[in-house]
Amino acid sequence: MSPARTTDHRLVRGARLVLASHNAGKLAEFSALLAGYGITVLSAGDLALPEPEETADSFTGNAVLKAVAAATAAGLPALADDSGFCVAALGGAPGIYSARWAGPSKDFPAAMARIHAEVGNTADRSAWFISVLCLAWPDGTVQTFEGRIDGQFTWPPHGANGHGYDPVFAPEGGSRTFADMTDAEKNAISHRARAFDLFRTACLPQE
Ligand SMILES: O=P(O)(O)OP(=O)(O)OP(=O)(O)OC[C@H]1O[C@@H](n2cnc3c(O)ncnc32)[C@H](O)[C@@H]1O
Ligand SMILES: [Mg+2]
Repeated sequence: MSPARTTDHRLVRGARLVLASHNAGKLAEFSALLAGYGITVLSAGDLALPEPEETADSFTGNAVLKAVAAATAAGLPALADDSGFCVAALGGAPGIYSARWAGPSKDFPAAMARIHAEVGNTADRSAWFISVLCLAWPDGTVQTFEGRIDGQFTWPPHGANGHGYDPVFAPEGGSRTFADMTDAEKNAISHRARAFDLFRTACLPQE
């Protein structure tokens, strides 16, 4: 028997948790955020889980779909993240299509250039990242948590850290992009970290 959870669906020390993501950048961020809770983390790749098609029309819908697929396949609690980069001048695009704008070859330079081209000279450079986390349990229970960070779409891309759209996003209050920041700086303020704070409070072992 796995000591995976208590009756109120909180992970306990010693629990195993599947990270239901195939994105190396997200997995690195989650590893840092999950350190110190005594949780054994397995990735979807470690378990050779398939990557489900993201057919929902919202971040929450896709996060639930990914977490439920992994929890069902692995028989373990699973944490998924559905996230995206949203640009005001583009009506919130690419949004839930952020990964698809980069295509199967994950060509983020091309996706960032497409945003730049479509934004053109529009004065409003507001942009934000959203992350919705879903913890799904093998018994069908799901818990979701949303985080957001506001800032600006910046051009040209800048910085060598991070992943995805990080080089073209500067959080409010500065001109440095996420890709200019250390992992710890990004993890202190990011959309994913904000969603993770809510997840931490509801679902991680309390000291
Ligand atoms: O679905 P999984 O397997 O988790 O991996 P994915 O890369 O397909 O992830 P999503 O479906 O959630 O798509 C999110 C997209 O938004 C981008 N994105 C999300 N969070 C980001 C962040 O913190 N920094 C930069 N880009 C980010 C990311 O690169 C993806 O292209
Ligand atoms: Mg995806």
